[in-house]
Amino acid sequence: MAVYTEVDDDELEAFLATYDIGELRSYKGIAEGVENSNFLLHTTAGTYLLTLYEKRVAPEDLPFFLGLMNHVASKGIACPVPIRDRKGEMLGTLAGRPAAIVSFLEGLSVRKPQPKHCAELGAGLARFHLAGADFPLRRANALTVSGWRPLFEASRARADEVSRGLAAELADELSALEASWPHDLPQGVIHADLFPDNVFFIGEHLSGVIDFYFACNDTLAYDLAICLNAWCFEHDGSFNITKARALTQAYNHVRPLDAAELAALPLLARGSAMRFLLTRLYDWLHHPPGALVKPKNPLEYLKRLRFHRSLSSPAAYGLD
Ligand SMILES: Nc1ncnc2c1ncn2[C@@H]1O[C@H](COP(=O)(O)OP(=O)(O)O)[C@@H](O)[C@H]1O
Ligand SMILES: N[C@@H](CCOP(=O)(O)O)C(=O)O
Repeated sequence: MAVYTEVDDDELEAFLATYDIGELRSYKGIAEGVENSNFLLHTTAGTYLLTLYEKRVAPEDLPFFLGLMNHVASKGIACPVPIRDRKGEMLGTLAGRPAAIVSFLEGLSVRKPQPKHCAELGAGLARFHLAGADFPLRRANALTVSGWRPLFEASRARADEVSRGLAAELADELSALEASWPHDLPQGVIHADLFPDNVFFIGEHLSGVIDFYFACNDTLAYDLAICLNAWCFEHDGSFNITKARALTQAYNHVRPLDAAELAALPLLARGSAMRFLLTRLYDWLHHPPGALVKPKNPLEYLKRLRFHRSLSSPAAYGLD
């Protein structure tokens, strides 16, 4: 369960008194999530989400994340809106942690996305990219190609405990990605973690996007490649081209991909599979016994990586 920092009632009341969001009626910790401590707040003015930022979020990045949510929300993207305190600040301190309150989003994430959900996602992602185009702050992606080798080296010696031959396969793959990674594709603000648990739907319609805490400036089509990996594979590891077609065509309709982006898509998808494989591998090998959050299976992403490596054209994703 993702409540790492407990908050006592008096501290919370004092914190809320610095905001103009009514009186606290009730609150509870939220079990989902991995990185931060989240609480649902019910006040006389409505429902809000309180986040205490834990160790893996660098405090200096918070103005980027909160500013981005504020910026894209002002352009019509359905996402949490940071609530300002009476002094106009979006960020405060609670229980010794940086803390923020954001608006609560209605909707539910889907466990088994269908093509309709993928189409909604594709259009929503493209709109998010367009909305972020004039966001003035910058944040480099620590988990792009240059960050993968240190991550790999931190797990390399024990990688074969997870699967025999994994260290050698990843070493080869990493060298190939480093040698061919595209650096001149259209850039912008990307979400970088748009997994099904971070997208809410009401019925088949996208009602909101959350968890902007990996957002950064990077290759726009890489965000689409992340979604291909996270949304278009079945639980048995097979690729679902119907979902991929729905995702990529809906994206392309709102923000047309240029020829270079299209051609690079299999490579970007390989890279994206590598990125999630490496963070999962690290967490798998390094999580303390009895940790609150169960690490995710890195090998799911090895299968995806191999699939993308076998492709030679973006037609496999439903794009010609
Ligand atoms: N603005 C919001 N509105 C409604 N629910 C939210 C909101 N933000 C977070 N949640 C809930 O909290 C959970 C954890 O949030 P998330 O940002 O994914 O945490 P973490 O960064 O720790 O992984 C989500 O799965 C969702 O249930
Ligand atoms: N989406 C990542 C892990 C990050 O978890 P989140 O709860 O912050 O989305 C993965 O699946 O490896």
